[in-house]
Amino acid sequence: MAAIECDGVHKAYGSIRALDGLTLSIEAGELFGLLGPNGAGKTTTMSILTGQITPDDGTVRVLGTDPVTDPVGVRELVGILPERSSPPSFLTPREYFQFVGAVRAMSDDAVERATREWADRLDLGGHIDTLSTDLSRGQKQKVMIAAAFLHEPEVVFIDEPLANLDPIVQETVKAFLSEYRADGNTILLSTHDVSVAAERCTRVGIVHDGELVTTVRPDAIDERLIDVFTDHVGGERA
Ligand SMILES: Nc1ncnc2c1ncn2[C@@H]1O[C@H](COP(=O)(O)OP(=O)(O)OP(=O)(O)O)[C@@H](O)[C@H]1O
Repeated sequence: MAAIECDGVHKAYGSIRALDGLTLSIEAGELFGLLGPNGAGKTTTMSILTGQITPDDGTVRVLGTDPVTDPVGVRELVGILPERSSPPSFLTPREYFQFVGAVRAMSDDAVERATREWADRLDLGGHIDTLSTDLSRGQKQKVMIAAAFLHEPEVVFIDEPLANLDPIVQETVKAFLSEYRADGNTILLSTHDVSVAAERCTRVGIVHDGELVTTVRPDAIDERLIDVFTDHVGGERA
């Protein structure tokens, strides 16, 4: 069984066809990158897979669960890092992790342990009891990354995880993603960062006009990933 599956998924917003028969299958243990031009349908795909919006047609499954009929069940199984998200301004990172831990049915000990680990990993220790409203943009991003992985979900959906992070923390997060998937977990990464996709992803899917137009293994192509991308989506811009 694939960890993540989309089959013939359609989604329109009024007259805009955001997804036009998108089909995708991701095996357990993959770090799968979704690349595509602005408006290609990446966020719509992630939102459907995490049960936040429903497709007009087609089927989707995450670890065998249908996000359309069981959105709460899917959200319990996965971790999610939405694009440009922030922790609630009135909670400290520690309080936010306690909240996330409670929702994820983690024990108090497990939340405390994970809080320590993530504070160390992302150098958040000095800010763990600071109100989130007073955190920098990058510090908020660190909190959201930690929250997505806090309960060690088998499947994680992450949208531009490196945004606003300094170069050293970016390297830490990239190494963590590789280790996490090497442990058998599955990550779907939506990004515009072609170098990260080329460097870290086991496979990359290129989405264009609401369809998956190709899938490549970055370590098995002779040309640069940016050239593959341009060949598939850049024709009309050349
Ligand atoms: N809530 C909405 N209402 C109307 N149209 C929408 C809505 N959300 C997305 N769209 C449209 O659907 C299409 C796909 O959008 P989507 O956000 O999925 O693309 P994306 O690949 O994530 O783009 P980007 O890389 O710019 O973030 C776009 O044409 C967008 O304008």
